[in-house]
Amino acid sequence: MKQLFINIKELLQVRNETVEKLSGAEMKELPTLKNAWLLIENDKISDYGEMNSLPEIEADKTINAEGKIILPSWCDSHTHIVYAGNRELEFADRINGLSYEEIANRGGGILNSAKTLQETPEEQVYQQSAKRLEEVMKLGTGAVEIKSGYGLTEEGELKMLRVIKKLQQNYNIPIKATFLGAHAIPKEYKEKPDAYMDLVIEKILPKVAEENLAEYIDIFCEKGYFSVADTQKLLSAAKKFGLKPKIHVNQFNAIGGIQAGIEHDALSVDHLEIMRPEDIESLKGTTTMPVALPSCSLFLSIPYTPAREILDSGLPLALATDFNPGSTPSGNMNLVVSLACIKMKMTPEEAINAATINGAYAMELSKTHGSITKGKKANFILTKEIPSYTFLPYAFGTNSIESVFINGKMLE
Ligand SMILES: N=CN[C@@H](CCC(=O)O)C(=O)O
Ligand SMILES: [Zn+2]
Repeated sequence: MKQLFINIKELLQVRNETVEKLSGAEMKELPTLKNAWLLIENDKISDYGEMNSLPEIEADKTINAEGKIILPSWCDSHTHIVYAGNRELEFADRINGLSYEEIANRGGGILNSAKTLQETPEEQVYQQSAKRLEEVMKLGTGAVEIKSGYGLTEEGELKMLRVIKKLQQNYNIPIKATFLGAHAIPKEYKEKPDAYMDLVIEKILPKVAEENLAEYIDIFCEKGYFSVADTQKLLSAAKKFGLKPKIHVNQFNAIGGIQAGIEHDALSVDHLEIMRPEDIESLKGTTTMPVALPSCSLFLSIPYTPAREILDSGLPLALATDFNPGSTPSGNMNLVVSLACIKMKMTPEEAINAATINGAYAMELSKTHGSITKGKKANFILTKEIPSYTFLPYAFGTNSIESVFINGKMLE
């Protein structure tokens, strides 16, 4: 099946050669073709060019994209899409003056979601999560990472990971699974947190690996959650099972999580709202992708990741949603890109690069996703008629997407 898009106002993120990731000043450039055509063959990008050099092509379908922009679909490398229920009552508590920390200390927060998850049958968790996945796909997400971390028991964590596996089987976008058993210390382990780490490392992790339920390992390295020593121990244990780290660090406090991640060749270090000069320094010359989650900052009213400092020191940066019931009940990558521009002073070019090719890197997908490149998967967004690509982050809250294509097929 050959589909030809013609008269495309602008085709974004066109890379003739596959790039793994973009860093520093490279992120300022977003290669585009104006007045372009794009040929899709079955599920892949087959060719593209400018309209004045359109060869004769016998297509099964020709789509006139006049006035519209095409860009690769968003690569959302950090989500907690699999969960049960919601936490809107805590949202109201925060409006009435309680902090995220105070809510967590009262047994709310992650432990609240863990209780709900444990009480909800697997099929219902699947149905609720599938609905959220479909919602974000319609918003332009074409590859996603999903974490466990609301189980906090062997049964609960395996339930979550099995739900992720079922999503992988039933949806045709790449879904990367991450084991986040070390997300919070369950109430029963409050006085003996080391025993919970032992459970995660000695009991749950080997099962996760044995059943091949996750590719990545995560931990919430934060005061009141898990220490740097816990992080070191878990990442070393996970390495033996071939699980690569993608970790939660520097959300509220900088305690050395970045350095622990780097020591273990983390694929990504995520959150980074609180960054010391030495944290930026440590990331230089590594293969670890820093990941910012601006909708979490918006929702919790916490600082935004200092993107300018990160980029101006030559580092790469990816953007993701952090979709979860507590700190970010939104999986909208369009909003993330807008917030990156508005609140983090990233240029539209930097933000689009961060949400496509660098997001793909943070899921080890840069060879197949994240850019308009021959041979890559035909996962892309066709916008409505808009004046320019800068309009996308500028018109925050407006849905500028006309349709989304996954593996060459338009989402219904
Ligand atoms: N910070 C840790 N985990 C999630 C929030 C979890 C929750 O509040 O349910 C995050 O990335 O923001
Ligand atoms: Zn998270």
